[in-house]
Amino acid sequence: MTTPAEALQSILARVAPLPPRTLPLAEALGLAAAGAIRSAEQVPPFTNSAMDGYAVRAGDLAAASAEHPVRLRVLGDLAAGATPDRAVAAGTAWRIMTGAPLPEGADSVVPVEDTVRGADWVEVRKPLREGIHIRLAGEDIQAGLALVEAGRGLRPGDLGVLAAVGHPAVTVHPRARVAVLTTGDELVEASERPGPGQIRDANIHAICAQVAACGAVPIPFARVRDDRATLAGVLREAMGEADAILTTGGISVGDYDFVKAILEELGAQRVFWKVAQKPGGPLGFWMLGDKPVFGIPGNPVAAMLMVEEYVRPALRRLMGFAKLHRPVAEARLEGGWTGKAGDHRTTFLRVVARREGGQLRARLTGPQGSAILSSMLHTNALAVVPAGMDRVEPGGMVPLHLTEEAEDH
Ligand SMILES: Nc1nc2c(c(=O)[nH]1)N[C@H]1C(S)=C(S)[C@@H](COP(=O)(O)OP(=O)(O)OC[C@H]3O[C@@H](n4cnc5c(N)ncnc54)[C@H](O)[C@@H]3O)O[C@H]1N2
Ligand code: MOO
Repeated sequence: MTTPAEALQSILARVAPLPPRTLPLAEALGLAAAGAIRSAEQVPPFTNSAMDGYAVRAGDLAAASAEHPVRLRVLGDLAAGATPDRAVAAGTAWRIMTGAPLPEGADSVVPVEDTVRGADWVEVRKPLREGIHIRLAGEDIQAGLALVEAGRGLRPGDLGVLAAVGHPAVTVHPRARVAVLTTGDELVEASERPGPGQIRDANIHAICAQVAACGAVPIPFARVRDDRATLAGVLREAMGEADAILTTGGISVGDYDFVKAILEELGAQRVFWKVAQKPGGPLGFWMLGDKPVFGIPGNPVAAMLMVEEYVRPALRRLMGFAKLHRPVAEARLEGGWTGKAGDHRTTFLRVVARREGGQLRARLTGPQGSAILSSMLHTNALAVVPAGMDRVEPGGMVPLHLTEEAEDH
């Protein structure tokens, strides 16, 4: 049977980034840059004042002291946005505001609080270091500097820098549109009171939210009936609208588990069905042309874990991110864990991880059945127990996938 590593590899080998498009900065937050971006310009664009005060020649003030203040003649006022029409000559200064261009001849700025002022003069009572309180043209960003690498998710700071260097638009991979189908005659909307044998549809909310948390756009097709014609019709519609398709339920070996058969009737090519893991064993993956299709088991915990482990990296690749995976770590599993003897499946355990004295420690959220949805309230990591290991001693080390929303740029 396919191992989790093989499953992930065969998914990622088939998924390619969506064609890039150029979007205004205001629409680019969180999207991956399609190529490296270099600065075409320098920042700051001109040498300017870092303080409200007076633009001066430091040499004029070399002998200034409280007993012998140096008085300079003020040539005029420079607000930010103004440009000086005269140079600072010996014995003169410009009054200058933060951000205003430094006049020719000046090499330093005296902060206003270090001066005594008159209508057209200023007195300084101590010398100052040449070059102080000025920001040199290009001292922050040189033209040609590499700003953003390909595949980086754009953050607010990136957008500010791109604006500053004159990139009003940026070429990015678009958000993936992801059809999310939940299937099952037993399902009702969250707002409804379930009748006999019915349950509320948890997956449509959890999975659409996971898709949205990846930066993709979920297109919900909630509670598709366990009926071949209905399922085929909804899948056709989903295929027309989405870049990727997720179904939950109906993927196992039950009498009403039609998803596999219908997908293949519609032309989807099976890559694998069933993975040697618990939960999520019945996971299936198909390609329909260039669109990935995931058949995810219906148990809500299994469904969320499969989205976390397989769908999320695939959606990140579709959206062009260089970084596909969550951070990994190793932790001591307090209390240990006992599985089924001789089980040759990888086990994903929901755990709560915390840092203590520089070391990561984890404990199980509680019972680990795939129907224990309440575990998802508490988990911030998955412990991945390798196939063939059917117990972890108390305090034994386990690999962790840290699932809490972390920095994923
Ligand atoms: N004979 C076998 N039976 C089962 C096997 C197996 O290998 N042999 N595998 C079990 C495992 S593991 C899982 S997981 C499930 C997966 O089955 P399906 O994907 O076909 O899922 P369903 O049967 O449709 O539903 C399973 C379970 O989850 C509930 N469910 C489904 N959708 C939702 C939803 N949107 N929101 C909340 N809960 C949902 C559903 O009512 C069922 O209780 O198969 C096992 N059986
Ligand atoms: O593996 Mo099922 O996916 O246990 O819930």
